[in-house]
Amino acid sequence: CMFRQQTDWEVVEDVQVEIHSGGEHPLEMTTPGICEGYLLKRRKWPLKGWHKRYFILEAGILRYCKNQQDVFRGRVQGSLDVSLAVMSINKKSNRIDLDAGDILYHMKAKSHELFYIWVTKLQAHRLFKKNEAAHVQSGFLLSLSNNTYRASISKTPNSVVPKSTGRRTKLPAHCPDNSHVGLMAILYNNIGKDLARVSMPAALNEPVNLLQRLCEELEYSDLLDTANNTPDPYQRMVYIAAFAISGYSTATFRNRYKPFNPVLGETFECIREDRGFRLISEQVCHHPPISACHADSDNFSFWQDQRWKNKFWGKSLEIVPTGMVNVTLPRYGDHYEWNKVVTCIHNVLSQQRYLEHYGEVTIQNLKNSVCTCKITFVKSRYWGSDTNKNEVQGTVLDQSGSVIHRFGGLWHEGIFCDTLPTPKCIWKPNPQPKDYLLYYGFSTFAMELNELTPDLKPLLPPTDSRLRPDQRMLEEGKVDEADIKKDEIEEYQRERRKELTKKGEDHVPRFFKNRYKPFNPVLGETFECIREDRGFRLISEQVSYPGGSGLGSFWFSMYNFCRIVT
Ligand SMILES: CC(C)CCC[C@@H](C)[C@H]1CC[C@H]2[C@@H]3CC=C4C[C@@H](O)CC[C@]4(C)[C@H]3CC[C@]12C
Repeated sequence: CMFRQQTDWEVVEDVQVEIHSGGEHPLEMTTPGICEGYLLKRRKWPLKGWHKRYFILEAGILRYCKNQQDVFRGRVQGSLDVSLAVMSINKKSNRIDLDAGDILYHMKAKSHELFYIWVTKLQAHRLFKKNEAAHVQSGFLLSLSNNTYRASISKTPNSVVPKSTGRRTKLPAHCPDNSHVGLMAILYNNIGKDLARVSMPAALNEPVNLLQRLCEELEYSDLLDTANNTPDPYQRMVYIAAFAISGYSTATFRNRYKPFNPVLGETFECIREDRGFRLISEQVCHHPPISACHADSDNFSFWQDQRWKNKFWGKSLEIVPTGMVNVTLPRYGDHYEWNKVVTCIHNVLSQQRYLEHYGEVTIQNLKNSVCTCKITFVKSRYWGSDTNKNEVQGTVLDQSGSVIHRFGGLWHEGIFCDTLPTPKCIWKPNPQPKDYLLYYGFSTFAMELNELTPDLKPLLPPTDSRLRPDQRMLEEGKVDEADIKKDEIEEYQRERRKELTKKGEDHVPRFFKNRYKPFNPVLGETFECIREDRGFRLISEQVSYPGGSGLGSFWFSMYNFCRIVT
C-alpha cells in the first residue's frame, strides 16, 4: 500500500537463478536447513496485539505453534508456503510480513540478529520451493520428494541371496534378555564419561567389539568395487556416497546391546577372500580411546581412526565422531575423505531406545577437485507421519557448484539415484538373517566377525579379538562367566596402565604408525607379512606382569607379544 512504500518497508525480491530445465545440470536442489525459534506474531482478533509464537521453517513451509512444547505434540496453529507469499521487511523495526493473499503473517524478531537470520532463511526456502515447483512443471524432475525415492527403492528387488560362504549363519547361543538391567544408575554414576569407557554388565554387551564394528562398515564393500570400475568421476562419487551411507544401516537393529570396548593393543584381523579385502584394526590409544583400521583390496583401500565425544542430554545421548574416513581407488588415483555424522541414541534409558543419524557429510576427493558430494542425514521432525524418519538426501556437485547427480532415500531402506543414465536403486541393505532378533540383531556379515574356526585359530595373533575370553563366553551364552572375566580383564588393563606409567613408557601400536594427532593410521609393513611370517614372535624374557597369570593365554601372550619394528 501507499503508506508502506513511503516508510521503511521494502519488498524482498528473489535472487535470480538460471533454470536449466531439461539441461544436464539440474539446479542446486539441496534443501536449506531448518530454522526455528520464537518470533512475535500480530493478531487482529481476539486479543489484538503481538504474541510470542514458536515458528519452524522447513522445506519451504513455515509453521507456527503456541510454544515449543506444542511442536512435539504436533499442535500446529497455522502453516504457509513461503514461495507463494510476497515478503516485505522493515529493517528498523525487525518486522517481516508474508502476504499470500488469503493468509497474511505479521512477524517481528526480538533482535537484529534474529531478524537477519530469519530473512535470509526465508529467502533460501522461497527459492528452494520455487525451484522445486519449476522443475515439476518442466517435467524435468520426477519430484525431490522422498516418497518417490522410497517407492522406487521398494520396487527394486532385493539383491540375490549371496552364495554360501561356508561361514556360520547363526551364533552358538541366543542373546540374553537385559531389560531388567538398570541403566539409569550406571549412566548417572558415570556422567561425563565416554559411553565406550563405562564398565557395564556383560548382559548389556553384544559379542563383537568396536574393532570388529569398524570392519562391519565394509559390509557393502562391493560399492567400492563398483566405484573403482566406474570411469565417470561423478557417477563414481555416487557409489562412494552410497558406501558412506551403507555403513549406518546396521543401526536399525542394534540398539539393545553395546559392543565390547577393546583393550589397548587389542587387534582384529579379517581376511575375506570372497570379498577380496583384508582388514586389520587395532586399539591404538586408550585416552582418548582410538580405534584405527586399514583395509586393502585390488579395488580400494579404506582406513579410518575412530573416536568420538558423547553428549548426554538426559533422555538421549549424542555420539559425535571426530575421525575421518578415507578411501582410495587405485584405478583412477582418487583419494576420498569424509566426515561422519552424529548418531543419537534416543530414549537411552528405556526399552524404546532407537538410533538416529543426523548432520551433513562432505566427501572430497583430495587428488582433484572435479567433484564433491554433500549428503544430508535429515533430523526427523515430530509432526506428521513417520515418513521422514531416517531420510537421507545428497548431491554430487561439479567444480562450479552445479548439481550433477542427486540421490535420496532412507539409510535403513536404500538409496535411489534418478540422475544416472538409467535411474536406479544404488544400494539396498541385505535382508536380515532368520531369527536375527534372537542374535543381537546381527546381519549375516556381523555374525561372521567373531567366528573362530579351528583352521583360523593358529593363524591369529594372540591379541586378536576373537581370542578374548569374555567376549567368547558371552557369545556362547555364558553370561555370568563372561561378567567375571570381563571384570578381570578390565582390572588387568588398569594394572598394565599403572605399570606403563610407572616405567614412563607409552603403549606403541603394533600395526599403525603416527600415533599422535592428527592420528592418521598409516600401516607399517607388518601387514604385508602378517600371513606369511605372521609378523610377530613371542619373546619370553619380557614376561612378568602382575596379574598376568591366571587370565588365560590371551593376556599372557599380549604381554609377550613383540612388535616388529618397521
Ligand atoms: C546403554 C547401552 C546398552 C545401549 C546401547 C548403546 C549402543 C547402541 C551404542 C554404544 C556405542 C555406539 C557406537 C559408538 C560409535 C559409533 C561410531 C559412529 O560413527 C557411528 C555410530 C557408532 C557405531 C555407535 C552406534 C551406537 C552404539 C553401538
